[in-house]
Amino acid sequence: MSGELSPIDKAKFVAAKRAAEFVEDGMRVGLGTGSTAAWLVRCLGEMVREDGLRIKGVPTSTRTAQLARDVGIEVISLDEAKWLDLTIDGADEFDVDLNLIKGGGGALLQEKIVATASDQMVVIADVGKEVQHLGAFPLPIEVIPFGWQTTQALVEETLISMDVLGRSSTLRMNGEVPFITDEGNYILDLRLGRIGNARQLALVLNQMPGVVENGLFIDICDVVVMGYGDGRVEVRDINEGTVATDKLEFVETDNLFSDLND
Ligand SMILES: O=C(CO)[C@H](O)[C@H](O)COP(=O)(O)O
Repeated sequence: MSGELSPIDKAKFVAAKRAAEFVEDGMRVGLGTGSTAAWLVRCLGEMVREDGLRIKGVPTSTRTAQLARDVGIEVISLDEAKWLDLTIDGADEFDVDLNLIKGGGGALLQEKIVATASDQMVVIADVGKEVQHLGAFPLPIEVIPFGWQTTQALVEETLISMDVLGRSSTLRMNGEVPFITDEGNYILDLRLGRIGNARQLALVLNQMPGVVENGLFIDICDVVVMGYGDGRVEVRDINEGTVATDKLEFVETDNLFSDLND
């Protein structure tokens, strides 16, 4: 199976594998959404099955919940957990301050709630997600369906008044119909190119009627584990900078890849 994986998938895998070392027996763990987070869930599932790791997982989407159950992780709701020891999730971009753009998979709302309810957020990413300035990746904004075009116009007009560059947005589609989030909302993808003041933008967006949440994660992430296609990983801590560099073997096991073998 490993021969079919691209360097980017290997990078995602080693980041996830290294981040799984943050998980300790008995923890309540937020489980992110996306292809990198899926590797993490598979790695944790293997640790549960093979090593007897006991954790309770709080998924950030219905698809992560399904995968977690499939690989043997006990799934509970955030309200049952109340507070989490750790959340591990992917990201679309991260900058030098470990601020993020998330929501490429459309799960930003639950992801932000879960990460904010955690003692620590660890982001797992391939090296291509590192940026000097956030904004090349279109910023996802979750909006309620009622009056979404009015909300879109308000977002764009407000950004014009703030002299923000770029600022055109499109409704995310799922084929011929709008993409619907787990909370029943729509997503606007806002093309900005480069975000000057991400903190201010995040606050302004969330004040608009109709906007539920935006994909800027400011001061939420504590650690980024960045993977390379050759198996190298770098662990960056928000306070201490790079704290570890390792090289992981890409280990192929039937268990780990069982859900990819179809
Ligand atoms: O924010 C997310 C989902 O809402 C994902 O973490 C983000 O899109 C990265 O996904 P991937 O690991 O597949 O590149």
